[in-house]
Amino acid sequence: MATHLRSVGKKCTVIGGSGFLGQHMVEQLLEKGYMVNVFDIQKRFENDRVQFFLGDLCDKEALLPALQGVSVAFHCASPAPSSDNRELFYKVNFMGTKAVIEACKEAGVQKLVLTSSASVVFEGTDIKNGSEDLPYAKNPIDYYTETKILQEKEVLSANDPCNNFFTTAIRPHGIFGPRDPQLVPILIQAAKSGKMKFIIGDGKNLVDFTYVENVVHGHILAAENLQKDSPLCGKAFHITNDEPVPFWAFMSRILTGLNYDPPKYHIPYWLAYYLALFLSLVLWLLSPLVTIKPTFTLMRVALAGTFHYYSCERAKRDMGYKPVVSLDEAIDRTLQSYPHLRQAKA
Ligand SMILES: NC(=O)C1=CN([C@@H]2O[C@H](COP(=O)(O)OP(=O)(O)OC[C@H]3O[C@@H](n4cnc5c(N)ncnc54)[C@H](O)[C@@H]3O)[C@@H](O)[C@H]2O)C=CC1
Ligand SMILES: CC(C)=CCC[C@@H](C)[C@H]1CC[C@H]2C3=C(CC[C@]12C)[C@@]1(C)CCC(=O)C[C@@H]1CC3
Repeated sequence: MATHLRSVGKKCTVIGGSGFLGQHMVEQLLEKGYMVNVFDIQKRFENDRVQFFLGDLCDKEALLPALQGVSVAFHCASPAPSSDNRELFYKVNFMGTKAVIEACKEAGVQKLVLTSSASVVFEGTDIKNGSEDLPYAKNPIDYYTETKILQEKEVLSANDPCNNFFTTAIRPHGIFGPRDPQLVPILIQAAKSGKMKFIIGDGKNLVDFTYVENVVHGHILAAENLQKDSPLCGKAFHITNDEPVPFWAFMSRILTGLNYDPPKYHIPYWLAYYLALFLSLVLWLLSPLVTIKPTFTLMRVALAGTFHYYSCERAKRDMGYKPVVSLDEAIDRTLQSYPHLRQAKA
């Protein structure tokens, strides 16, 4: 049966629905005939077909009204990785997710789909075609990753078929597309300030960048296939474009597509890593006096200088996933969506 016919009359809530991924989720869910509630601490768009609930997800009582009569909750809220605030990550990603689970159970929501991250297994060393069976990172590089691990464990272990409550986690990697506040804007900002001159490593490291519509497609398939005795219950799934690409070729394509020069000099990965480590120590020492956000964090250097691409075979097998937008098309659409970041030609 066509996906949109199966979903008619279904009501869902997108927690974090004002965010980059969240807004794309809302758009596709509406297109597929879902009734959509959004729960978020901020309202970032207007849509008459959406019911908004403003609140902090750490507050179970605030969540409950947004979950009444809902069969699926998508949890895609998180503080931005760049906020680098340990307490906030712990409170929202871990404690807040416990509140989400409790609220779903109390409101009678049957399915909870978490947006996790493939970075839960990443420790700064190469991952080639990694499967979901890789162990969680023992030494996560940053607090964001540390709390995404705690969050994912919490959601997957809450799967409880006896009480008609089913959970699953989607692990996307490097989401990009129109309205992304992170990847393209940070890259262009770095280029503008003359920081994108160097390729970290030999430039051959393959990485997954995943178009936002493919990520949304994976979430909706997960919700529709999550049911009693399905292989999705309590399990995590990589969702990628299934087209790993050299990190620096991808960055260069975005830069040249917006009329910026691509980086051309090389710096060894180990040197960039220790420079970033040294910088993070200096900034930590200075933190009581001044807050500075570095462009080259340890995590970004690790992501830029290593292989990290993942197999999405499990999603193909268990939920019939296949990317709906190719990488080429995705890059073109993304470049067209940022006219304000395009540099005028000299
Ligand atoms: N952007 C990426 O490359 C990747 C993102 N992810 C995950 O995807 C999810 C969505 O990420 P993005 O859309 O990129 O982030 P985003 O920052 O655009 O959206 C997050 C949303 O969560 C909301 N939020 C934050 N704290 C909240 C709270 N306490 N209560 C209620 N709402 C709150 C924010 O207001 C925002 O609207 C996150 O869980 C992130 O960890 C995973 C892999 C890659
Ligand atoms: C080296 C440099 C400064 C490149 C500019 C682009 C980066 C800002 C992005 C390249 C890979 C991206 C990425 C994420 C954030 C933005 C980048 C570092 C995540 C850390 C976002 C949250 C996740 O769950 C994993 C992502 C991996 C890739």
